[in-house]
Amino acid sequence: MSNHQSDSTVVLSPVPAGRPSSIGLLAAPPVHELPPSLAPSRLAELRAQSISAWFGKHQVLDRVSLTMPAGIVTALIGPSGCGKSTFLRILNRMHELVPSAALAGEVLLDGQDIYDPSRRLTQARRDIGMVFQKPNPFPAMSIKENVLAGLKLTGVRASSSDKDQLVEESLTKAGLWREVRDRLGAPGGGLSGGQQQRLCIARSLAVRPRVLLMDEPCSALDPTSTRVIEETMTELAREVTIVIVTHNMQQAARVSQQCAFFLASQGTPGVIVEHGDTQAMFQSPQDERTAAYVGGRFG
Ligand SMILES: Nc1ncnc2c1ncn2[C@@H]1O[C@H](COP(=O)(O)OP(=O)(O)OP(=O)(O)O)[C@@H](O)[C@H]1O
Repeated sequence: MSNHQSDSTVVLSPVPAGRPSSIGLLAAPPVHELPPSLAPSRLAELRAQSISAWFGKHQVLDRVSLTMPAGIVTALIGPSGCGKSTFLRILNRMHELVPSAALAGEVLLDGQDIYDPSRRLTQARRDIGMVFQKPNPFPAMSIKENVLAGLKLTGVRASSSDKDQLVEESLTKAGLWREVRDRLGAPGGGLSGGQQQRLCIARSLAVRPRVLLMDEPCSALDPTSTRVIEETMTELAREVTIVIVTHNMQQAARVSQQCAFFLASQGTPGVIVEHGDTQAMFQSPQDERTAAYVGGRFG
């Protein structure tokens, strides 16, 4: 494919102005029953095949392919502006929220294309959750309501005892339960920054995603909160496939088992220069540009 939009490019519909968020778009979701057993969700492999992306005429990714295996943490690293966040947002159909956004290629969740027109957008968003750089709980809602907010918005129905169990389960997995169990009715906005981020992780987990995308989740946090979130990630990777964008090389080395190095040199669209086992990439990178980046010589 060349550097312009090909016939196979999917031109995505712009989102109507004034809509607050992706979740806010889901006005009339189909109703799903919460499974009676609160068993962990099934692990899933996420595979991006030949992803190209544009904002208007500006191409920002060129035929990027990456398999993100089940049950491990994949870190996306690279200098500012090389398309890491765009790639991440394509993985759960958030790229299409930007007017003028376009993409080509496929994203397969256990072999099924999340962009297949017969698949519901709500299903992709339930299966593939997202945690952002800046914690974004609903500040006036209680801690409990924050955890359950995603259920309502994705149309999942649950009994009140199931909800109580789900709140405890999600907060425990997010490493926050012990700190908040005595004040579940207190507003989410009253928590510290690190606690708010873990509340957002709990909110994502409550809809039982199979993949969790994290876009620089610790960049607004202090070192102690960062360490707690990193420990949480390591625990979660046993049951949710995790993909994290990070600028922090030490963090990538600590939390991920696989790493992908993105680069957009001299105005060209972003590509993956090298990917593979994190330790191997940090200790003996194959490409000299990777060596220069992980060695702190640029970016
Ligand atoms: N909403 C948008 N509209 C237009 N261009 C955009 C938009 N979002 C990102 N871009 C452009 O796409 C390119 C890739 O941006 P992206 O945020 O994906 O890079 P990144 O590697 O995540 O950067 P950073 O590490 O600084 O967050 C940049 O040139 C950026 O200016």
